[in-house]
Amino acid sequence: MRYHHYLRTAEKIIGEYGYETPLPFFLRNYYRANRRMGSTDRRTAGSLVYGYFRTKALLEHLPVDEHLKASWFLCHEESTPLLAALQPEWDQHATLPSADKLALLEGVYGLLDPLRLLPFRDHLSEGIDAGPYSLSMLKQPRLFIRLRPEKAGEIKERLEAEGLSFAQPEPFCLSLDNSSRADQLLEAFKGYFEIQDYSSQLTGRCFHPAAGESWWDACAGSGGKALLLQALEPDVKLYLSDNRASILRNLKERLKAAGITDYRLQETDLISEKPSWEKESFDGIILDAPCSGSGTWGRSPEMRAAFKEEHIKEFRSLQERLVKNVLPYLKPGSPLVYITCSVFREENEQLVEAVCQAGELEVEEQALLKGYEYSADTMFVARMLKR
Ligand SMILES: C[S@@+](CC[C@H](N)C(=O)[O-])C[C@H]1O[C@@H](n2cnc3c(N)ncnc32)[C@H](O)[C@@H]1O
Repeated sequence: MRYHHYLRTAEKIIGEYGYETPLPFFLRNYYRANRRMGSTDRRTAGSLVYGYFRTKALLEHLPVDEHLKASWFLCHEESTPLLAALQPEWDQHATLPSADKLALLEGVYGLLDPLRLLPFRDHLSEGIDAGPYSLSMLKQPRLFIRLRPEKAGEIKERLEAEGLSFAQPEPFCLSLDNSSRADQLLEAFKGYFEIQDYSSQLTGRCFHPAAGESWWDACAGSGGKALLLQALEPDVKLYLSDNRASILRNLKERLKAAGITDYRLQETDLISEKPSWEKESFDGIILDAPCSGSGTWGRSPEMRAAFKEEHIKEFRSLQERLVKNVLPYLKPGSPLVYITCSVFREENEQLVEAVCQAGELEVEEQALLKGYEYSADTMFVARMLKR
């Protein structure tokens, strides 16, 4: 039967996945190599695989096919043909809240403590509410887009015309179902919107740039924070660096699409080299640091399955060195905006405490952006001023 076949395909994919590449790339290659899989086959197998990783810490003691069915039940909020065929008595309860579904599964499998869904709970940042946070791991966060005001009205009209429903948590932020292909639908508006998680957008509240200032985005990646900074204050001179050439190429394309031409950009590994704009001292530095990414594991649950506790220490050490190495380029009295997408205190409030104790920085504001409360990533941001 077709649905048993989906379970076997998902089991095969899980068996072959070795965590070396992100799951979306691995799945794409798997589908390419198995061209007979149609779009429904891909969608169903992919969703089973994601559900498996989402619930691995909770259900991995079960046989894989049981695990796959139970995770499908927990991770889908509506009745589905797959569950109706394979486990109709659960499918009738597809719309129940997660806690009730867990109670129902406990009747079959014994105690299932949702706190096991929490990643490395002894390390969680202060203020994370373990109950709701653990249950949020069962759901993929929503898709968020940031709009440029000039075309915000037209973009919303386009989405409405395509029948895509959206919420609007902020005047220029839209929240959509995570399966919507908004980027493809909005191709004609390239440069007038950015796919950017809501918590990531909220980090901008700590930037406070002023016209004429020079800012350095020291771990610019593909430019999410730099583009946000520029949207907040178009008259900021942007300096951008990252240690990965490939991501900088991507960044250049995004800057071009957004019509930003006046910037300086270079590939720099800030652990082993100095940027060549040595004489500059900046009015602001953004350090969106490499981190565990634990605040985004709702989107990439396979990362959580591959993560080891000792990695937290390694990231913390890297983050401290990066703060130390960018600090000489900051003007006294100016802000270092430190950002992570981590839920671990070692990378967040404890890092801030440690770098401030070193004497050159003082905290002006810091916040844990609890994305799990609004279906987004969880992030941390601190604005520290150089003494
Ligand atoms: C969290 S990501 C940045 C995301 C980006 N700011 C955005 O908003 O799209 C962290 C970045 O730090 C970069 N990175 C890691 N180690 C680095 C190093 N030693 N020197 C410079 N950049 C580094 C990574 O390549 C990665 O792009």
